[in-house]
Amino acid sequence: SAEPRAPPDRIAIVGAGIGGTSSAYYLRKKFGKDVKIDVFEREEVGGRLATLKVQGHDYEAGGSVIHPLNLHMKRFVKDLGLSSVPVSGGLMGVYNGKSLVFEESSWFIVNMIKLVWRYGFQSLRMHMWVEDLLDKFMRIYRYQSHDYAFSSVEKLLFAIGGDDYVRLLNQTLRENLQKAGFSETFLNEMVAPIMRVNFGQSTDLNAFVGAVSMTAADSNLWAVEGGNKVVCSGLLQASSSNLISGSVVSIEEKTRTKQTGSPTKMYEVVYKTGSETHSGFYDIVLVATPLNQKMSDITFRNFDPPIEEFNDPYQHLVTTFVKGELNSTLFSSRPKDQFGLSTVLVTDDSDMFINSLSIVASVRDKEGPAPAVDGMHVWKTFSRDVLTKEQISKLFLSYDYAARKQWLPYPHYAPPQKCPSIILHDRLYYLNGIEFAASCMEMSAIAGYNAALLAYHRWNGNEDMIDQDDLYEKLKTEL
Ligand SMILES: Cc1cc2nc3c(=O)[nH]c(=O)nc-3n(C[C@H](O)[C@H](O)[C@H](O)COP(=O)(O)OP(=O)(O)OC[C@H]3O[C@@H](n4cnc5c(N)ncnc54)[C@H](O)[C@@H]3O)c2cc1C
Ligand SMILES: CC(C)=CCC/C(C)=C/CC/C(C)=C/CSC[C@H](N)C(=O)O
Repeated sequence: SAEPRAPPDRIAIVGAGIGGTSSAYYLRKKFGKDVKIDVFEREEVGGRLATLKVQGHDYEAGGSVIHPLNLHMKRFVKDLGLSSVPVSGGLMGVYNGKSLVFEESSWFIVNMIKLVWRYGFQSLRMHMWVEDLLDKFMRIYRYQSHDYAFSSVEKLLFAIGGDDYVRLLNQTLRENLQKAGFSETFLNEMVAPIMRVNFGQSTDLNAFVGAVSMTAADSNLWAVEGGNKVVCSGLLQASSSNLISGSVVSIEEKTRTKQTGSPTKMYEVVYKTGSETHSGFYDIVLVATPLNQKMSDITFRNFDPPIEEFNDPYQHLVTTFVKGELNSTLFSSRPKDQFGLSTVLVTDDSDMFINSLSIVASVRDKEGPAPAVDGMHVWKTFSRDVLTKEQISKLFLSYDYAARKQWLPYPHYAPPQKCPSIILHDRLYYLNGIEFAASCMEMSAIAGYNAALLAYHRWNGNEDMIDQDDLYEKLKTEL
């Protein structure tokens, strides 16, 4: 690689979610201590990682579970001196609108027999399908630790798993699994309910996000003690970034004369704090929020060629917490003291007004959910619409408390779909296009790292570190 040129003076990042804060962390590592990094946030640090108070205890209301092989999230927790807590969904059942078509058992062997009895060896084959994709997925960590960057999400996925991996983006999960010989019963009763709880959609989403969603059903999931959002504040602090509480309204490229006397192209970032409007000039800008009118509303002024518009829809989702006693007779005729499930998933044809229901632990409960008091647990439901009082009363025999948060949590997946560009302009980068492959904390962290590496290599003219062919073969022999 060429000798690095002098680092940029100022970098702006729009959004202090996990994408923005992880890019701040890696930008600091790459560009060194002298660059000034401003992170703009119009709401709370953490973005879609947020907690909600239920009777004095905090619960994850947005991004909640992390996979044991999500190595960036693991590394952040370690580097920042944070602790993790195990997350277990307890025993799970699948409701089809009439009865529970599947109920997990706490005995491993009983579970296996139940699965084989109903679905043959499809569950095992599904496990192998996911393992194979996850195995390849792990290559991204090696590429990034060797500093390689990618200029598009498709190129990143191609480097991980070749054409087969890119094809996952253009195919629905259902098409992919049907071709692989999975039965309709298994798709409807096992796969679709998992897609519904994780991504609010059925098996019509792309096969890549489908695989990510299946891994979220693995065991040994975890979360960050105190709330996943503390990773974001930790990364901001560790990167010595300057947090600006304001809403970015526009970005425009302008020529400025720097102290060195030379005219330089910079980006003017205009932002609002309360009723006041301010602006600042930056060498590099990273946009770490979905560029969707409803979500960020940033105008790109006078760009030639114009910055493309992204109008792909995000879904609606409501997270509702209820401290109450479940009306288990809605799902099963068993006496309520024998209803042992802590998670209820639903099939597409169940006609249920919720996507899922599960007992949750607070962000400080290391031992899992607190034992029931008077039969009451804290339950979390996901639903497309706000639950009415009647609907809550249908789900619960009695309840003490209910609280909710509304989200535009992730894209509506409609394959085949092109992922939005990462390079919007010379030194203007966009992280959230990766959500159209799959939206989760780790993917945003991967996008944050990639954007930092891309910005660094493009700044220094290190073309040989971007979009390299045969990376897997090249790095096979390197330690
Ligand atoms: C209910 C729910 C459940 C989820 N469950 C999981 C899960 O279990 N596991 C998992 O891995 N993922 C989960 N996810 C997804 C995960 O939370 C997201 O993919 C991830 O947090 C996105 O991070 P981000 O930084 O890319 O975006 P965000 O977190 O959305 O960050 C963008 C930030 O930019 C700010 N912003 C927007 N516009 C402007 C502007 N104009 N000026 C200044 N600031 C601006 C926003 O306020 C926001 O804070 C879930 C999401 C939701 C909502
Ligand atoms: C990127 C890889 C390989 C794995 C990530 C797996 C993962 C943890 C995905 C999360 C997907 C997601 C958006 C889940 C939302 S709901 C989560 C949970 N079931 C809950 O009830 O809160």
